[in-house]
Amino acid sequence: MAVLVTGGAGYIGSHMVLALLDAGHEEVVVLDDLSTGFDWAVPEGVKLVVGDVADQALVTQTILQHRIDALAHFAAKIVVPDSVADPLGYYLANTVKTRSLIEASVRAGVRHVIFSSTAAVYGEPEVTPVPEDLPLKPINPYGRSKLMSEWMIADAAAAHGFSYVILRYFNVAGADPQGRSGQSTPNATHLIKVATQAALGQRARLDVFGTDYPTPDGSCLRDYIQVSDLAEAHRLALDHLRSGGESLTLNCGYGRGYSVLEVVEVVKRISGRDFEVRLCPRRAGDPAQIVAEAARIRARLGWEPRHDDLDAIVGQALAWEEHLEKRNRI
Ligand SMILES: NC(=O)c1ccc[n+]([C@@H]2O[C@H](COP(=O)([O-])OP(=O)(O)OC[C@H]3O[C@@H](n4cnc5c(N)ncnc54)[C@H](O)[C@@H]3O)[C@@H](O)[C@H]2O)c1
Ligand SMILES: O=c1ccn([C@@H]2O[C@H](COP(=O)(O)OP(=O)(O)O[C@H]3O[C@H](CO)[C@H](O)[C@H](O)[C@H]3O)[C@@H](O)[C@H]2O)c(=O)[nH]1
Repeated sequence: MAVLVTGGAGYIGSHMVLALLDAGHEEVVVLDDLSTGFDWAVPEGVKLVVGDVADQALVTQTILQHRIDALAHFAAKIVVPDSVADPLGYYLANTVKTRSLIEASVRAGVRHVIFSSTAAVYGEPEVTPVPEDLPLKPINPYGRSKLMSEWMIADAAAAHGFSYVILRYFNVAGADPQGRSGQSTPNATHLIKVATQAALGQRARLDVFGTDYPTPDGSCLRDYIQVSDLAEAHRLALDHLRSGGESLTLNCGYGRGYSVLEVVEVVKRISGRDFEVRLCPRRAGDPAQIVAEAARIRARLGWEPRHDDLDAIVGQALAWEEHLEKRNRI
């Protein structure tokens, strides 16, 4: 039995590969086109197949050659504003290519699918924290492209008899505590990444998008989940499916929100560096607050987060930025 991790050279996928290796899992194979991922993010000893998830001949050959029984599908385009500018590109990358991958996988005999979904499927939820069975009203093409994939996977599973776990990530942050991987995409837009870059002087300042939201300090609230905890949720999902567990859709978050201004304060305190913070108008498409109702994943997978600590998450993100800085100087 072996696992195929698409997007395993990227930020979250590379952490799942580490989680599988740390847990002593047998064979792990990565399929990645390296469009935003890095070959060096794939640990030594793990087979990296460079190619597109929509290349059905390559997918079929990889599954048969490595006796893949489970697919963890991370590969996607992930930038919300880009999805607004290029919706057809996002529906192709995230929905059409997922259809192709699932078709080839089912035909080649894959039994289990774990899918990277997003809190963006909820849109601007009227309740907080957000339970999984809330009506889904994504407000941008990125969220819609993922929701269509969720539906496709559920429909195909019912028709073709495979099982799946759909994981809806909230705001993923931090890095491997041992420093083996982290968020490496240049020009990333995620708050904690951008704020740590400002602290290290790589950016002139940090812009806070919106201070007039109906939240305690007027800035947006988000549920920041540490990336290794998230990877562990995938590993548990794999064990659940392989031991005959039923298909599930689960939020991945801690159930607690931090405001943008709170995050900025933590980054300044942990880094010991001050940096300019500019209070700006709202960014289009941002919900005021989105926090996970996080009980179901604990109950169904026995997931116990080990890194639910914003100070530690920011410390890991800073350490990873410093590592990248050194790497780029070489
Ligand atoms: N980062 C977040 O906060 C977040 C939140 C919610 C959901 N997600 C989801 O998690 C998944 C992983 O995101 P990430 O943050 O690690 O992004 P990432 O860009 O670091 O990783 C994506 C990986 O997929 C690869 N890839 C993209 N298109 C491909 C294709 N057609 N064929 C083969 N490989 C391809 C890229 O090269 C990259 O290595 C995505 O599905 C994303 O939608 C991320
Ligand atoms: O330079 C920045 C960057 C972000 N923000 C703010 O910080 C908050 C978090 O923004 P991120 O860009 O870090 O993350 P998002 O909440 O927009 O989106 C993330 O979480 C979503 C679910 O909540 C989806 O999963 C999506 O894929 C993922 O990128 C938002 O209020 C945003 O306006 C700033 O103020 N300044």
